[in-house]
Amino acid sequence: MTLLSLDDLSVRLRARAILTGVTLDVAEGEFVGLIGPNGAGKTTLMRAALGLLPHEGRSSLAALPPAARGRAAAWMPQARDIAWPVTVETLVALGRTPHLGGWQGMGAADRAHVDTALATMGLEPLRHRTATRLSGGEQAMALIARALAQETPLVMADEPIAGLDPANQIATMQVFARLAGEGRAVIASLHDLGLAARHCTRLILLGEGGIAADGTPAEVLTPDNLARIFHVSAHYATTPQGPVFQPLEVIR
Ligand SMILES: Nc1ncnc2c1ncn2[C@@H]1O[C@H](COP(=O)(O)OP(=O)(O)OP(=O)(O)O)[C@@H](O)[C@H]1O
Repeated sequence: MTLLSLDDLSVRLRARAILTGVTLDVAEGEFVGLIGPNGAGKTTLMRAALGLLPHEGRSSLAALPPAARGRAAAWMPQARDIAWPVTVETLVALGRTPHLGGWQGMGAADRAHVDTALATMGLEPLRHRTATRLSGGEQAMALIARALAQETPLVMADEPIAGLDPANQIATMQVFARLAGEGRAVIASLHDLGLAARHCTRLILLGEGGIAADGTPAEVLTPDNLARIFHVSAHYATTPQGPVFQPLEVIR
């Protein structure tokens, strides 16, 4: 089943064309890594798809009423802004908001989803800590847990593993891969192409104002694409432990 469909999506910001004619479908079971150089339009694409930015063309998510959108997709923005000094548990519980009607409080099922999200991200020891007093990486993990607690078919995350230590980066990529394996879908913008190659089922490379490549990691991380869009050379090997990718030199 298709969870996100973009048809000829274009975004202009301050009269500048940022993205032109993006058409893609994301289906359940996919863990999509959205990759591309700084300024390529990864954040812009996700925000437009969510209906958070004016755009031309069609996004199936943006077309939904706000409440339905909140039940269809969870969003972890790049800015790790936690506005209030609430506990981690309360922050994660905010992910249940789209499922609560009016002034209705959380029920046992909602609390169970919060517990699961905290456990999935290894946050039980931090459960009663004040979220604004956590480290940057801990705050990122709490915001991922909030997105997980939303229990949506699609999770969209903007650089979710930036600032996490290696173990937390790998664990978070495994959480996303598992969600996809369970029949949901994840779209995450990523700068770590090595982790993207190892964990994503599909990479969408943005460059030159649109989709420069779309396919499996091996199909997308070709020497030609890396030179043309990222201006780097790289080593890519398939090993018994999975693909290993290492950028090597800048190509000018
Ligand atoms: N509000 C805005 N007004 C004008 N231009 C903007 C605005 N927001 C972003 N841009 C421009 O749009 C382009 C794409 O930005 P975007 O944040 O989508 O890139 P990105 O691929 O997510 O980059 P990064 O990897 O650095 O996070 C950039 O050139 C940026 O300067």
